[in-house]
Amino acid sequence: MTKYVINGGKPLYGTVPISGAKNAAVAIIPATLLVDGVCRIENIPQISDVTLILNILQELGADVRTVDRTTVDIDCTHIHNAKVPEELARKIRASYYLIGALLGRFGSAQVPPPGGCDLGARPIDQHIKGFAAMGADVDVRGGYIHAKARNGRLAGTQVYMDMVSVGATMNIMLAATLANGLTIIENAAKEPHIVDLANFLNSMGADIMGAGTDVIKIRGVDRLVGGVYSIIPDQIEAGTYMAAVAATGGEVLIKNVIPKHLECITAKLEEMGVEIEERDDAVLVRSDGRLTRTNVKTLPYPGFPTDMQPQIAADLCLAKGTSVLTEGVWDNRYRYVDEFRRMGAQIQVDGKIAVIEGVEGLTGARLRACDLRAGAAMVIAALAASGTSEISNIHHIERGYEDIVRKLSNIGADIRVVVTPDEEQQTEAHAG
Ligand SMILES: CC(=O)N[C@H]1[C@@H](OP(=O)(O)OP(=O)(O)OC[C@H]2O[C@@H](n3ccc(=O)[nH]c3=O)[C@H](O)[C@@H]2O)O[C@H](CO)[C@@H](O)[C@@H]1O
Ligand SMILES: C=C(OP(=O)(O)O)C(=O)O
Repeated sequence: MTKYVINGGKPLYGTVPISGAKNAAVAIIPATLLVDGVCRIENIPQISDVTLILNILQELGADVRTVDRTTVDIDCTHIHNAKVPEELARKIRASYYLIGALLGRFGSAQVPPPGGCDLGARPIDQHIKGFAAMGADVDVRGGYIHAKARNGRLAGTQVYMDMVSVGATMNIMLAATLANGLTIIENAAKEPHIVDLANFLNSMGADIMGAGTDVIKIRGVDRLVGGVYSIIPDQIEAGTYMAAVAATGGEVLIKNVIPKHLECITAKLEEMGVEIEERDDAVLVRSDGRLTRTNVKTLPYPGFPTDMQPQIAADLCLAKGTSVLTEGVWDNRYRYVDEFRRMGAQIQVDGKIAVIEGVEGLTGARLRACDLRAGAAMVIAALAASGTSEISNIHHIERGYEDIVRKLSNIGADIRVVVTPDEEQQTEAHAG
């Protein structure tokens, strides 16, 4: 078993560079299926979700070449296969983007239901509703979602989303890019990665307007052509380091960010007593580690992001006073709470609400990451705690954080990766 061992209680000082955004990269990579010619994608994060989605494209027949550590050339021109391999696709959420991209490219797609973090029910009915409105027959059989455009090519239409969905908004954008006529998505999601996907597609010849607002208009074009595109910085990775400095105290320059994308996080941390200075493409975060209570509710962008909920919870556990945390997006995003309690945190959960009574300090413990952001939150709690913590199941964390151990070590954290073969057997026996 591979785990992180963290000796906590050390303030963080220095500079952390932020990588490309996971949730933009995992949509833009499938979007290359729509393009004739080579797409050069820069600022690709080195995370396991990206490796997986690139592997899926290769299995489909794409030519994927690594240019340097953060740049890949992808050429999907010669793909003729619209059936996605089951084993890889089930490991990540973003495999759902292959439905929209393959439908757009070939008029048909066979994709297994997606995986991703276990946050309660994660239906994709709004994606399917959009594809059906555009003239596709969609059904699930034999472990696959089968989608087929009745007339060979999708037709533009108006799609009203019953709820704000990041995945459905981007998937319908993908499907509509090469469709016949105009598609209008109403009640669209507005996250930075939605704008990034639209910018990528437009830079390759698409005609998309309104991304970043709740009405997106996509006028179908006949073809996209290759080009060069650089992925935006990861808002959530940046927010995670901001939350870490808040908890441990210290002063860290978090660079290669778009400060505007961080405002929803900055505002909450400032309420808690953290000093944040915005620079052009960086934020300087300063904390004496003494935090004040606040209330947080997660909402679609520009609200406070659900993907930062566990990390801010780590901060609230150490804040003076009682805080109320409300999860406004997912049914079950508090599975980390039992692990926090092992460190001495005082948290009561009732449905989507967590009441957190701040404590003087947390103490190191053996912890198990249960999903990506919960794992990141455990790292923050362990960095701030007194004593030693061990975090297992770190594959969850590595889905979304490039080089987290090196980045934290460079700013003074005492964190290392430890591999223990004996425990691996025990864990496997336990899981089986
Ligand atoms: C790969 C990726 O980008 N993942 C992100 C994406 O997930 P994902 O795209 O899965 O999340 P959505 O924005 O679609 O989900 C938002 C809410 O809508 C509901 N819903 C969604 C679609 C649907 O067809 N039916 C339905 O009921 C969901 O159950 C949830 O309650 O956005 C989430 C919300 O910001 C983030 O937590 C995830 O990190
Ligand atoms: C929930 C997340 O990811 P995914 O949708 O890929 O599981 C996340 O990034 O926090």
